Amino acid sequence: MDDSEEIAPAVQSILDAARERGGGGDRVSVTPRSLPDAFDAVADAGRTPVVAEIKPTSPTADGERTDDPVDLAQQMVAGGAAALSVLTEPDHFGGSAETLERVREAVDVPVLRKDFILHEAQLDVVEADVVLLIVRFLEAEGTGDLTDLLAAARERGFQVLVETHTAAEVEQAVDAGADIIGVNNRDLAELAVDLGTFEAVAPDVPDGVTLIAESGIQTPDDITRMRDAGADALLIGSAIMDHDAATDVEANTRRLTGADTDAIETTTDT
Ligand SMILES: O=C(O)c1ccccc1NCC(=O)[C@H](O)[C@H](O)COP(=O)(O)O
Repeated sequence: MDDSEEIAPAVQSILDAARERGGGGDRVSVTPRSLPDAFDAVADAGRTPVVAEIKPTSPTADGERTDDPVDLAQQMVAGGAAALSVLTEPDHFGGSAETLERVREAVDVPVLRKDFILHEAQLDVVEADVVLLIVRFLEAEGTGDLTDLLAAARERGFQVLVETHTAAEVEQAVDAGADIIGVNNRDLAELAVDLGTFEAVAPDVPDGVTLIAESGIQTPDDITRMRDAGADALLIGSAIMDHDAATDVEANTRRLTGADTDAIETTTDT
């Protein structure tokens, strides 16, 4: 990201906090649960591959959910989620590494660590199956290089979701060797959401890459729209967490995965 680029104050604050955060201690080494395999298994079972996100709050949420994240995770899996995303960013999203650790122990689906990782030491915080690297936030002063961070994450065993928002960022992700790419419908400069972003950018993602549509997906019609545009899977937070009304997370997930009430195996310990 060009340091002179205008971005929303909330995002600037997220980035400032991320720059300040250090890493963990010992180098993480993980044997990951395969994200593409989890998507294939769910699709083969006739459900929509959804990564359901545990996001207690966010700069754009109207409230906060204080339910136990492990309960939420189990409800999401019972509702047919193929994988989970857990915010570990503490200052703006109410997340923590400890939450991710507890959730990953309680479920057997792949778990994405959703955070704003800017340098290598920040990979050594907690075991996860997938970590997120956001193209837009890398390559500015004081951050790591995308290619180097991708390699560093893989050396630790992580799968890597490389998040993009434009065709140029997709090109950067592909050049860096990404094999799982997300297109975020939320513009992190303005925080506006437009599902047309995925439709515009998806054609630039090469075949063979696992492609995830992120943000702003609320309804089964939105899912059809993203799947028709080429999404292998959907990353959904707000519509499942329903921060202001605190509705039933399992039902919210089921509505979006198309899961039958009795067809889903519930969670097991790993
Ligand atoms: O969700 C936010 O308000 C937000 C604000 C600033 C930077 C990032 C933000 N979200 C990160 C995400 O990528 C979303 O949590 C994720 O894609 C799910 O989106 P949604 O289904 O719209 O909650």
